[in-house]
Amino acid sequence: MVDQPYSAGSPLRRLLSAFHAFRSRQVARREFRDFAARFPLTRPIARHNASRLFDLTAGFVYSQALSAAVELDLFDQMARRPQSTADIAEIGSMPVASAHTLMRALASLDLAHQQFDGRYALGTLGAALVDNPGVIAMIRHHGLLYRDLADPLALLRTPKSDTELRRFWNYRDAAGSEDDAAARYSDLMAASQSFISAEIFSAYPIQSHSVVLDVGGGDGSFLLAVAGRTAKATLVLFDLPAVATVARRRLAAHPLGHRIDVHGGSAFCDALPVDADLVTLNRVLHDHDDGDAQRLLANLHQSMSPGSRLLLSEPMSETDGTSAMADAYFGFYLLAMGQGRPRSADEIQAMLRAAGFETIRALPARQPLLSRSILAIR
Ligand SMILES: C[S@@+](CC[C@H](N)C(=O)[O-])C[C@H]1O[C@@H](n2cnc3c(N)ncnc32)[C@H](O)[C@@H]1O
Repeated sequence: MVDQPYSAGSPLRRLLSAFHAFRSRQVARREFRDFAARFPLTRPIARHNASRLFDLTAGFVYSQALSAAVELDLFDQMARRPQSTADIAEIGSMPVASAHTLMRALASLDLAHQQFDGRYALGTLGAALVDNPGVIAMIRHHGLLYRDLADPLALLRTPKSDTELRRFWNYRDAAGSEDDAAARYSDLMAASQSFISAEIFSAYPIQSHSVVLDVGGGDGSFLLAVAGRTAKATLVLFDLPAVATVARRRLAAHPLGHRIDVHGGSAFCDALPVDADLVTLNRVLHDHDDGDAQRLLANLHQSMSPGSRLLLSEPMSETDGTSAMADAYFGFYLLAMGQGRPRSADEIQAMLRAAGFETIRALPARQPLLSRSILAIR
């Protein structure tokens, strides 16, 4: 968690740092930026960087335009048939001029596309939101997060404050009861689980195991996906009592639900309910502060049999090409939630080693933006 001292690192890393520092000093000079914007060889880079900087500056506005469209169900509406500005004004109970502003914004962001007849159809990104409940649930959920982030310095200075996100996640305090928080929470997790499980299946042959225990398994969405891939394996879910109650109710209504046995308890201290040859831990570790996360891994190690495997999957920090997702997005999300932090694959491997696991390896990821996996053998 502590940054490397400046003197650490290989000569190559030091050289790269020196180059970055030199480049930043140049870009920090207004005369250099003016020159780079004029000079033909640097002009494309200058424009690209100016556009990236503007996107960062305006990102909240883009997100809010998207949020308005999701609230009005516009992507489904446009999927049914192209909509005129007057249609949108009626759908949204807003003046035609506002509908025009909204649709121009969506078109500029490739969420909508204005046709030859002036009506709006789906844009490429808008089309990707149709029949995509995971992303839609996230967009809706971000209303809470953005209210918590309205004053980012206050959040950074008082990390464990009483945020909306912290209240949303208060299912932890609802031990034993099936309350709204646990159900709302599991809706959100279930909606985003489909793209996570596809990623995990591409990284590891889960169907080769005979007893799979999903620790922190939420409402069972992941194990249902496993059930769809293997008819033989015994599947067991373990989660906090309030969440286990929600899982039991939801699984009872699913055709494959009878395949999954549900147990309530805490993975920090309780013995695991079954001797599994594969324990999965999806998107659980990053929710916990270091002390609790280490305690959880140590408890898993203690409860697992020699030779059994732990497959840990979550978005990981310091991953090439996706660090904005893990470090910026999850970093601030978990800050607002009041606990946990994204960790790098190296940090997680070190924690697994400290918990007693000896053979540990990171698995190649197809889409590391969503999740990466680490396999540890007990
Ligand atoms: C972010 S959710 C992930 C749920 C699911 N694995 C998924 O990927 O959709 C974290 C899960 O860990 C569970 N959890 C948190 N602390 C726990 C504990 N001490 N023991 C068991 N489960 C816990 C939560 O109830 C929740 O279901």
